[in-house]
Amino acid sequence: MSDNFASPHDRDLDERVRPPGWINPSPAPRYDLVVVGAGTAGLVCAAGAAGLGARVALVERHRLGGDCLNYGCVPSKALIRAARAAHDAGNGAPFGVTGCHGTGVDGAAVMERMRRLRAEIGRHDAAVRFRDLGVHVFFGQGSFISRNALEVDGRRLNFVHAAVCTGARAAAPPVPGLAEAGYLTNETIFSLATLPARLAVIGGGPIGCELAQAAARLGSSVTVIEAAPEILPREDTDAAALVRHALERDRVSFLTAAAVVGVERRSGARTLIVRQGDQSHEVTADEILVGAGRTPNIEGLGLERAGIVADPLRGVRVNDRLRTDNPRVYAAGDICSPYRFTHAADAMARIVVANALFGARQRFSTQIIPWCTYTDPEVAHVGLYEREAGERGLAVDTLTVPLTEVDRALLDGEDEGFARVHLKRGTDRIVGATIVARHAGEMLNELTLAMSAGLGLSAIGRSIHPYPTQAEAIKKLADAWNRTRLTPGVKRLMGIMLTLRRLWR
Ligand SMILES: Cc1cc2nc3c(=O)[nH]c(=O)nc-3n(C[C@H](O)[C@H](O)[C@H](O)COP(=O)(O)OP(=O)(O)OC[C@H]3O[C@@H](n4cnc5c(N)ncnc54)[C@H](O)[C@@H]3O)c2cc1C
Ligand SMILES: NC(=O)c1ccc[n+]([C@@H]2O[C@H](COP(=O)([O-])OP(=O)(O)OC[C@H]3O[C@@H](n4cnc5c(N)ncnc54)[C@H](O)[C@@H]3O)[C@@H](O)[C@H]2O)c1
Repeated sequence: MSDNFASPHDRDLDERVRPPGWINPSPAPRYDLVVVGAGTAGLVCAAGAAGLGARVALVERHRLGGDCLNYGCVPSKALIRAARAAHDAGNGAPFGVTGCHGTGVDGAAVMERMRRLRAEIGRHDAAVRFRDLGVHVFFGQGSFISRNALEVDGRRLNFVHAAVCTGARAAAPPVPGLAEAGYLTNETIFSLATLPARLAVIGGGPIGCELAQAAARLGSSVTVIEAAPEILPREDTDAAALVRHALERDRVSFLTAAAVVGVERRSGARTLIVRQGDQSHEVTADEILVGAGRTPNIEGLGLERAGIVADPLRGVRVNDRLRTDNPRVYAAGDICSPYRFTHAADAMARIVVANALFGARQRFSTQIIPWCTYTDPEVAHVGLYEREAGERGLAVDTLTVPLTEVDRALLDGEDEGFARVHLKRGTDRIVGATIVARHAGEMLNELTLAMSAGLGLSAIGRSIHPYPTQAEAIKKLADAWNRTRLTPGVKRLMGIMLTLRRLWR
């Protein structure tokens, strides 16, 4: 069974992030900052501004915490962790662990654990916590009524500055029959009592891949349909190939370079008609998950009344200082960013607070934004891909260390993957890096720090890494770079010096 149902943990979550019976406060005559949308971007704007003494109003139409807490990072990573436990429990044989066959998954317990942890983590985003920080929290749909006022719940909020942080939602692919047949998105899949026995996933991006692997490991039979020739089409192609291989081993089926041309409801199930080249396939599933990109939430915001320009694909238009076409209004997060990540929303919100309230002139383009897709193995990336460097006419040297050369990865049985770095040609300046490893997201930070601090790869080479760790892969990249400097000429010169020293002593 995979029906939606109400869990006691969801009631706990609501007590925190959408308290029943919440009474919106009487508005102040004028706010320094009115924030519309209380996902990561909005919460960070509100907490940051209030912490610095500003009078702040925060407007949310649904649940504080937005996608990340309620329908994104938090519930998905809880499922991914449960899926890893299931996978590891059943795969002890290579380690000499017996009795791993026949381990089972209690799907309802997996979902309950996710909801319990989500409710617990929800305390950071609680309405009461924000009220105690001095923020006026309003529940309701926010809509601009002029260039310096917003309306919520019939109340007018006048502002010196405002921040639009209304995020994005799952884009609905224009597939005939899909809406009628019904489908899940990230806003509904985490409300299921258990995962479905058969799941079709439209879209092989981060959402599709993370959830497809988790569902497969937790017992669902999963098919991913991806329009591009390969899954994770934005990633390094070797990285995407490794992820595909890993997911196939977990029994995820793929139809790539494929288009869903129709969906039909047949005897309780859903049948997707998929065209792949000149072939036609039918995929039958109990549920369809759509993870085919995002649509910015601009509707009903009254943007035109505030002089804010937006478009349905890219969202609100901002300059590099995150200011909209209305100089009083800024924007942060998925509503205006090509980097749709929680940490990017957080970084943008900090810029908005500094620029809007304190006249700073911080630029978003100076930020170095890493990201990680939490499949197993994970794919973590920062900076440019090799193809992007090529497009910009930037010549690079690329170094790769396979994890088979890293002792700890071998000992852990996690040697499928690599660490790869792109250096400005002839230098040790890092312009981009990709890591594929079970904990690639944790390993990447050293390279991100080096890039943002302007440290070259040789600085990483000079820092001592504990043995045995998988992060030694990065130190080995530095060693590989050092070896490239040992040209035959340099080697000969060193040989002569050593010979002379031997003779002299
Ligand atoms: C399944 C999934 C997994 C993800 N995993 C990760 C991950 O592991 N790591 C990562 O970095 N990122 C991840 N992301 C992306 C991350 O969730 C988003 O980038 C992040 O939530 C963006 O924050 P935001 O504040 O811009 O928008 P949102 O979180 O979308 O918040 C916007 C808020 O505005 C509210 N709102 C909209 N319009 C109005 C209005 N008119 N009035 C009042 N309120 C309004 C909405 O209700 C919502 O609460 C994931 C996303 C998904 C879907
Ligand atoms: N670990 C993370 O940080 C994480 C995890 C999940 C989501 N996210 C964020 O959420 C955003 C949205 O994720 P997403 O996976 O929905 O979007 P995405 O745009 O990254 O990937 C969507 C995929 O769906 C494919 N697609 C689009 N239309 C299709 C169709 N009709 N049929 C088949 N395939 C189709 C695209 O080719 C693409 O590969 C991401 O851009 C990312 O920023 C981040």
